Amino acid sequence: MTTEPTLGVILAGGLARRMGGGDKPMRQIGGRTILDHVVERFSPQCDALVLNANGDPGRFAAFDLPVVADTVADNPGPLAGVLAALDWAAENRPEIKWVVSVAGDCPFLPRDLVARLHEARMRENAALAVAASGGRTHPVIGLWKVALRSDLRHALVDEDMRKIDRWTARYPLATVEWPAVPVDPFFNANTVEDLSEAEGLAKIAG
Ligand SMILES: Nc1nc2c(ncn2[C@@H]2O[C@H](COP(=O)(O)OP(=O)(O)OP(=O)(O)O)[C@@H](O)[C@H]2O)c(=O)[nH]1
Repeated sequence: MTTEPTLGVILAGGLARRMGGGDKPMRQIGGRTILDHVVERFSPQCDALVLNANGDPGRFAAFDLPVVADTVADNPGPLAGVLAALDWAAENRPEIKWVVSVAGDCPFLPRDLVARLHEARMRENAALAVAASGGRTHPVIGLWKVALRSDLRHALVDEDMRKIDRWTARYPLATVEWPAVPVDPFFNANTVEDLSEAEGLAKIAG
């Protein structure tokens, strides 16, 4: 249940170098792709959902989601995926003023992610909100205001902004903490070893 219409974006535009390339979200955990896990947890929290990925969108056809590519070239990092989603919302769903981003390699996302991010940014009168667990923030998991899309484009294109934290530091930012036990909801699979660890975690994740 969201407080305001919200577009969800699953970021899958990275190069997965630590896993030897390919699409991390298409790797399997517990007999299903990580993307299946992400969609199952995230989709009910959003009013619309898109997948941010580059290259042939046909490889994700089974998910029946709009696939939105980066509009800034050369894989400049996750902010490019956030910008693509903010632009998609403005152009396709003008009634939606907020976007929540998640990483496509996080199979155990909280089921109250969107609600708690909104709650915190309203309580703190912030323009943005970011998720944290175990005392660490997860800059790619956040709530973004569609109205900031021109600022973000300017930062990415003209200032060569790469680090999410450097950009969010310009705005009032709420941080929302989730418990990291028994399973860190922001565990992400970067390596083949992480995939084996995730097999065990999947058995205890709520
Ligand atoms: N759209 C977009 N998303 C990106 C880009 N780089 C990383 N991401 C996404 O940001 C999130 C975190 O990415 P990382 O795990 O740090 O990077 P990665 O490229 O996926 O993996 P490594 O190459 O192993 O670092 C993931 O959801 C990625 O798909 C990019 O250039 N464009």
